[in-house]
Amino acid sequence: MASTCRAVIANLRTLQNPSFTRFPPCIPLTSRFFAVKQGFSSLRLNSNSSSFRRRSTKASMAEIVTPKSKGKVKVFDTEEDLAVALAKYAADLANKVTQERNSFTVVFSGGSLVKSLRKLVEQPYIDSVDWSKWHVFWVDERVVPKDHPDSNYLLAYNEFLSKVPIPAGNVYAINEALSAKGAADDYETCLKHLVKTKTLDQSQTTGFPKFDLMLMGMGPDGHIASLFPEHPLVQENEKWVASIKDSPKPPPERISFTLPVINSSANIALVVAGASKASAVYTALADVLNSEVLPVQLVAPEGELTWFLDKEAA
Ligand SMILES: O=C1O[C@H](COP(=O)(O)O)[C@@H](O)[C@H](O)[C@H]1O
Repeated sequence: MASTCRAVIANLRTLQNPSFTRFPPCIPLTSRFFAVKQGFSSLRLNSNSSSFRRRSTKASMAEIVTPKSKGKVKVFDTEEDLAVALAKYAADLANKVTQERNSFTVVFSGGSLVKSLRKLVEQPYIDSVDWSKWHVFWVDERVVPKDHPDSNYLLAYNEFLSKVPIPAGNVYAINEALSAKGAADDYETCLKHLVKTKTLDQSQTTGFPKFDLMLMGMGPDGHIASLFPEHPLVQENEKWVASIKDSPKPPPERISFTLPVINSSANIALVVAGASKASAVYTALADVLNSEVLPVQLVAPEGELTWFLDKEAA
């Protein structure tokens, strides 16, 4: 069945901004971590003693070295500093990948992540990035109309997409006119088509799509995408995109990339700010063994994982 994800996005964007062109449908389409100095200060996180010590307060950023599976952990004094560094990271990566492959596939989450991307659509990055090469996807989406305040698409459109010249046909939103299951199947069909046409890479190891970059937030409960603690969707290992009708966080009907798709990524940036998330961050980075494993603890991409934390979350 042909996926309609591209057509839907093109129509909506044309509606909201007539300068966007209309595009045809998507035809089948260990527990112990040591800080390193980053010129200014160093941090130590010791999971055995639950302590996290800053040795100097001069710094705006410090980096914690963790076992490979935990990735790089960057800690910033403020969310503003985090946003500046995130913009540089994303722009540099996009430019590198675009030079190598002439395209860049990037996945957004919803939530606070989108606001933390604000510096990327400002100078100097807005003019240093070749936006025409970007292909944009969502790691999860709420099955609501695209002009609904809960829509992850609407959030990204207002805060990001409306500010940069990414071709409308390169923005892959869900078809929310379908049921949650229908929308998930449709999005998966769309991804499969893009893998076939080589717009989207495929992991040689897992066979799942391999996105160049996933930009993800995390909820205070340790959920990522729409994979919630103790929900059976976390175990899904065959589908690329799955639906959920009983999300503990409203709205209840959503679609989500599955864990194997997330973990096939070439790069993941986990962007987390605020004290309400400190406990889940600690559980993930210190590998706290609770009876319940948080979805964020299962993030282990084929490629690179980088945490962007503000002081409050760290
Ligand atoms: O419901 C969702 O929540 C998470 C976390 O959101 P945040 O506002 O606490 O950062 C988000 O990553 C996900 O995409 C969204 O659908």
